[in-house]
Amino acid sequence: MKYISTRGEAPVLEFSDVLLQGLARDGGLYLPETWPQFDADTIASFAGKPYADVAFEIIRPFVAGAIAEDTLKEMIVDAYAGFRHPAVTPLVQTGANTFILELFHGPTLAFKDVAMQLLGRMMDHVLAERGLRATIVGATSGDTGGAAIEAFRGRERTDIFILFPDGRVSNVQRRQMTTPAEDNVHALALTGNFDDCQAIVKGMFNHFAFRDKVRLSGVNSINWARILAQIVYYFVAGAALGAPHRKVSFTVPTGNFGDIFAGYAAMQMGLPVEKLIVATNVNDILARTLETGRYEKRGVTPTISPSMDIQVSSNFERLLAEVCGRDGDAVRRMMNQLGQSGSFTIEDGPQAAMRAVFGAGRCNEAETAATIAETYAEAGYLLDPHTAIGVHVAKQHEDGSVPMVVLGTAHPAKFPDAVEEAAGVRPDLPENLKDMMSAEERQQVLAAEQGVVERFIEEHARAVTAGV
Ligand SMILES: Cc1ncc(COP(=O)(O)O)c(C=O)c1O
Ligand SMILES: N[C@@H](CCOP(=O)(O)O)C(=O)O
Repeated sequence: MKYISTRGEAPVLEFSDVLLQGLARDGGLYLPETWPQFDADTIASFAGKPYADVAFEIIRPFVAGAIAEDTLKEMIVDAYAGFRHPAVTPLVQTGANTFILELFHGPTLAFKDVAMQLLGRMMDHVLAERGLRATIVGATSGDTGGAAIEAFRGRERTDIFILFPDGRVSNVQRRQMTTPAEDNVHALALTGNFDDCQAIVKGMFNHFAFRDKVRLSGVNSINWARILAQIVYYFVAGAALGAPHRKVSFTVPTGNFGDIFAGYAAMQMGLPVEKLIVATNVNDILARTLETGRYEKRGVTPTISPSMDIQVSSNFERLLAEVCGRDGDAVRRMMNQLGQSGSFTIEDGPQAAMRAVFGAGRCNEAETAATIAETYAEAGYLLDPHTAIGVHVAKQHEDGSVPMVVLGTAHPAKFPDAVEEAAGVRPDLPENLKDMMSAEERQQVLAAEQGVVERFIEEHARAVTAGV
């Protein structure tokens, strides 16, 4: 499988290079040249299979030639062995034809673990084969950081630097980043918002002298391998609910558009999906774009669903490339306009192509809290604020005839204050995570400036200080 950049000007790469590169060198994001196809019999055969078996089938064509099949299988089995539920991503029925796909049974209680546990193993493998070290960077609004640190802590070949907005993540999220004691872990609290952190990460990838000096790799969903691992659970849920003989809809709490883009990829690979619904909080740039065709940045408002407090949604570029027929010039024009004026307009054809697949809705703070309270009162099910946004928006789009799956993206115990305030019940952390709440914290507070972050990384990355 070969990979091409959304902006069409970066070298075409194989999987291992895409895995290590993160952002393409033309500023774009990598996409597979073609979508592997899964026929109806294959999709039907996924029902009831162990998660790791389905994951192997789905992931294999994307990494063909880069990682030996038996090694890949071992990595996948190992990645999911530590999840707290034997189904890895179980489906829970909460209404007549409504389901929650629980994606939070991994080590840090967020859907990010599903991809990150595999990504860490894949990167280690490729780096060991090449005899290299890498410097991993990531921007987080709360969950990516903890999941990435968990996946990379103590790994000999990588140092990990996670940028998060100081004071804008929950206590549990912050402690997941600041309490690991391994010296390859660096939690950087920046005096800005998530978009500032993400812009600095992209800026560092576009600063080639720095990028090459520290051997920069990325763990945000700009990295194709993140999306790849997330495609699996769409097939698992779809097959469990009757695909390919029955269509399924998915509502996805959305910020950086990575999780829902994985659903789009599943659809391109043959999964019969009726609709993919984007659910946003009041930071609703994606809902507005799908409604109006105009992508327009506004200020970020802090909410009780902090992981979705995002305006610049990096994977939306992958969708733009798809609906523009992989026209790199068109994508580059829109991204340049965004950089220059903070907005761009999508042409009618691509807009219509988006609306054929995606619906959208938003959920404000009061609605989020009310959904948590109602769902607990009616079904005895405690939602985290992000999943609650999905449940609220799903209700606007359900038609009863097609199963609606809401992606359960985080465990309520990651946001105990917001959940207790809404439902009157304080969700408890699993036993093995409780120590973290009294452990010593280690973080570096830095100005949200690319130069400041680069200097810190250069001083601490072993790819520089100990050679590559
Ligand atoms: C709990 C939670 N829900 C939803 C999202 C949004 O996912 P995505 O950025 O892939 O759209 C995030 C952050 O990414 C998250 O941490
Ligand atoms: N919501 C995310 C933001 C980063 O998203 P990613 O999927 O691109 O890593 C978070 O919790 O950090």
